[in-house]
Formats: sequence, C-alpha cells, structure tokens
Amino acid sequence: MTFDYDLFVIGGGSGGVRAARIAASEYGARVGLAEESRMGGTCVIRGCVPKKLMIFASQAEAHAAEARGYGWAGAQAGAFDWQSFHKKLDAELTRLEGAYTGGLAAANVEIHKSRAKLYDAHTVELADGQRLTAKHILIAVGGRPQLPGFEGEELGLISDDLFLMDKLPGRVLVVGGGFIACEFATILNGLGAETVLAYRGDAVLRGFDMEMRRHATEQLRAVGVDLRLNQKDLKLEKDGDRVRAHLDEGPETFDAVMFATGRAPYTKGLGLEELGVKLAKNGAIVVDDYSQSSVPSIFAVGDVTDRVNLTPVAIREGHSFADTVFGAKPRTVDHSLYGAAVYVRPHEVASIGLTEEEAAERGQHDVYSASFRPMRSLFAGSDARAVMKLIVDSDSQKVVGCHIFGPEAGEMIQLVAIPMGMGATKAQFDAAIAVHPTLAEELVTMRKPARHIGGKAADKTVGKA
Ligand SMILES: Cc1cc2nc3c(=O)[nH]c(=O)nc-3n(C[C@H](O)[C@H](O)[C@H](O)COP(=O)(O)OP(=O)(O)OC[C@H]3O[C@@H](n4cnc5c(N)ncnc54)[C@H](O)[C@@H]3O)c2cc1C
Ligand SMILES: NC(=O)c1ccc[n+]([C@@H]2O[C@H](COP(=O)([O-])OP(=O)(O)OC[C@H]3O[C@@H](n4cnc5c(N)ncnc54)[C@H](O)[C@@H]3O)[C@@H](O)[C@H]2O)c1
Repeated sequence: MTFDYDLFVIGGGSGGVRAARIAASEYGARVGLAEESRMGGTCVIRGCVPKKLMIFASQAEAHAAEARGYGWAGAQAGAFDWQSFHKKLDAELTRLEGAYTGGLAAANVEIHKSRAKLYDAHTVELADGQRLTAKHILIAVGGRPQLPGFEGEELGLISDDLFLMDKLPGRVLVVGGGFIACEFATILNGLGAETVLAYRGDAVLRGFDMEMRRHATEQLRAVGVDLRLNQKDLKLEKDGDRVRAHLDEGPETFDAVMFATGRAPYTKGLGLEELGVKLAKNGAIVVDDYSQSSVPSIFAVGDVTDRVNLTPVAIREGHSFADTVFGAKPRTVDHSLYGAAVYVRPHEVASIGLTEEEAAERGQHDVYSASFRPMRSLFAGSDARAVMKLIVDSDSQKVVGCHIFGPEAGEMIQLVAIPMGMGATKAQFDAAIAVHPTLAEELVTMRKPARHIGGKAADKTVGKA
C-alpha cells in the first residue's frame, strides 16, 4: 500500500516538532505535521519560555533592593510597563515560532495549519475534511489545563491567560500548589499584584523533597505572597466586574482568579477510542517503552502520554521515536532520572533523582546537607538561606538524589545530572576540586553525612555537614 507520508505528526509542540524534524532530516522520511495553533506548542507559546521571561521581569524590585544593599543608594526598579513588556514578549514568541516553522520547512516537513484527528489507523482528517494517509502516525497533542470542579469555576482563568492579559490584575487569587501555581504567584507578586495563593495541602510542590517544599513555602510567604494553606474547596461568584471567592477565611474579592490545578492529556475528540487506542482513565494514551500505542501504526510522545510532563522529556521521546522507527536504532527513554526546576525566586527549587522520603522507603541512604546564607544576598542584607542536599546509597555510595534550593538552582542541577547519569559515587563528587567562591562548591565539599535514613540507623544524626 502506498501512503501520502511515511509519518504524519499531530501537534507542533516540543515532542512533535523534534520527531518530525529528525525523521525527515536525518532519515529522509516523508513527513507531514498538523498544528492547530501556533508552532512551538505549550512550552514556546504559553509555557516555559514566556513564563521564564516573566520571572526575569518580575525580579526588578528584588534586584533594586540588592543594589541598595551594595551601596547604590536610592536604587529603584521604576514602574513596570505591562504594554511595552507584552509587545516585546509577543515579538520574541513570533521569532521563536518562525524558527520552529523554518526548521521544519528546511527539513522538508509539510506543515498543515489545521486541527487534525484520526480517521483510521493510517489516515488523519484535517478540519477542512481533507484526508491524508501515513504509514505511521505520531500523536503529540500535549495537555490542557484541568479545572478543579469548583462551583463558579468558569469565572476563573487558566495559565494560558496570563500571557494574554491586557493589564495586570490589582489583586489576584492563584489556586493550586504545583509548578505553575508557585511560578505564577512569584511572577504576579513580583510585578506588583497583591497575590493570594490558595492551596489544599500544607506545603507547596507536592512530590518534591519535603525539606525543599518547606523552604519554597516559606519563601513564597517571605516575598509577600499571601499563602492560604489547607484550603477546602472554593466557590466563585461574580461581583460586578470582579470575582468573589469563598475561601476558608470567608468571602474576598479579586480582579482575577487563576487556576493552576493540573493539566490533562488533550485526547478528547481525536478519534482514538473509536480506533481502539488504549487510553488511561485521565485520557492519556497508553504506550510501551518505544512510545507505541495499542494500535501498531499509532505512536504518542509528550504530555499526551502523561509520563513525565516536561519539555526536555517530550523532546527526548520524540527523538527516540524517530531513531527507533525511521533510523533502525531502537531507543527507549529512561524516565527514572531527569532534572527539574521550579523558577520561584529569589531561590529556585531544583531536583534530580530520589527525594529523601523516597530514599528512606527504599533502604539505607546517607543524607549530606548544607544550609547557609549565600554571600551575595547576605551582604545585601537578606536572611534567605540556600540548601544543598545529596542523597547517597549507603551500600554502593552512588549519588541517587540531589536537591538544591538556591539562586540559579536550575543551572546547577543541570550539571549535577551529568555525573549522576554516569552513576557517580560520593567519592567521585568529592574528588572534584571546588570552584571558590561559588554556591555550587558545596556539592563537592560536604564531608560528613547529616543523617542516615532507611533501615536501623534511620533518623540518627551523625554529624554536621
Ligand atoms: C505555564 C507552563 C509552564 C511550563 N514550564 C515548563 C518549564 O519551565 N520547563 C519544562 O520542562 N516544562 C514546562 N512546562 C511543560 C511543557 O510545556 C510541556 O511538558 C511540553 O510543552 C510538552 O510538549 P508536547 O509536545 O507533549 O505538547 P505541547 O507542547 O503542548 O504541544 C502540543 C501541540 O499540539 C497542538 N494540537 C493539539 N491538538 C491538536 C490537533 N488535534 N491537531 C493539531 N494540533 C493539535 C497544540 O496546539 C500544541 O501546539 C510548562 C507548561 C506550562 C503550561
Ligand atoms: N518549571 C517547570 O518545569 C514547569 C513549570 C510549569 C509546569 N510544568 C509542568 O506542567 C505540569 C502542570 O503544572 P500544574 O502546576 O498545573 O500541575 P501540578 O500537578 O504540578 O500541580 C497541580 C496542583 O493543583 C492542586 N490541585 C489539583 N486539584 C485541585 C483542587 N481540586 N483544588 C485545589 N488544588 C488542586 C494539586 O494538589 C497540585 O498542587 C507540571 O506537572 C509540570 O510537569 C513544569
């Protein structure tokens, strides 16, 4: 049977673009790709990129305060001009969108600016009814924000809306306690909005190392976010052109309420069930180690599979898919070891490998930990503490976890990911001569474990790092 394409990709985000480009440019496959919105997907258009630029923008006042601490009397951030920032942001996203589109075109990928859905196991149907056949179909449609099911939730905004607002809200309620809620609260608070964060748990960033979670929670409060923890379900109602939220403390009025209560795979209406593609309860496409679904010609990568919902993971899955199917180089992705950072400020949370809690459950481990006030902020008059933690398997002495709470922690964890991926031991970390004075030198100078966890010696403090 002949097909229009060797590969048709649905979704021009992180995973889809990489898979299409590699299949076409490295392996000569004839590739078509459909994107219903802007090329680049969530990360480029309404996620990682605009979010991080906004984090940078939100720190002007903190930088001015630090400058004052260094003797720049009267240093001030000035007034934030949302319109001019927004214009620049739009231009940057358009530039990136162009780069993604250009990269695909240069690889001879045919782009269809349309929504696509499955017609049969080898055919996709575009919004105008056009049907295109392909030997392989890759679903890379990502996820969508998930609303929590509160009464009046239609009055709330989702993360996409932060990047489209005409003006900043004066008073804003952010609901949730994950990556997005913490980063958005940091941005909104830093840009000058009176920011309340309502979360149902007692510490933000569920899933991260508990010590890091506590520091992140305290830091949000310290920078001025009004944290409301252990909140029950909310109710929202209209209050003129504002929104009244019924919090545990009683009704309060906000200019905007923003939900950051998780994301769900965007599989609705794609025609997957009709074809017998196995889906998980939350709509995620169930795939094997090679990203192949229960229908052999259909593969899926990225957030739509709900494995690890991060851009570099989606990219790796897309690349591995192309290598496997078109390059005759079968590759799987190791989802057990990946770095992640949450860009709260002034100190980020960054992490790779086992948390202290996970390690304790798995067996005996040594925890090396250092908590200190970094010289840069200390000199400027800040009490903010940084924390570095290494989790070491007591038997093998391999470093199996690293957690950092500190300035540019994301940059540091990226480098720690290299020795950890190579299976480095604590002794090999220590063999590196420190770079002084840096924060990162703590990672190679912690001599004695702060405590042993898991097994008999658990929780016994044995020394000071
Ligand atoms: C606010 C926010 C901040 C984030 N920050 C980070 C971060 O700092 N670091 C990080 O690693 N990750 C971050 N993420 C997560 C990251 O964006 C995702 O993990 C990543 O984009 C997933 O890539 P993907 O290819 O699976 O899907 P996406 O990037 O979501 O791409 C899917 C694409 O498919 C298109 N599409 C969907 N359905 C169809 C259809 N039927 N037909 C045609 N096109 C379709 C969509 O328009 C979209 O462009 C963030 C996410 C959000 C929401
Ligand atoms: N820096 C980064 O790498 C980064 C940044 C943003 C997003 N992301 C990715 O995007 C994904 C989605 O982010 P997210 O923050 O929306 O999801 P998340 O899963 O990290 O957090 C969702 C939060 O909402 C809370 N929640 C869920 N239902 C609720 C309810 N009914 N009431 C109150 N709270 C409720 C959860 O307890 C959780 O704290 C992340 O898991 C991550 O993979 C990554």
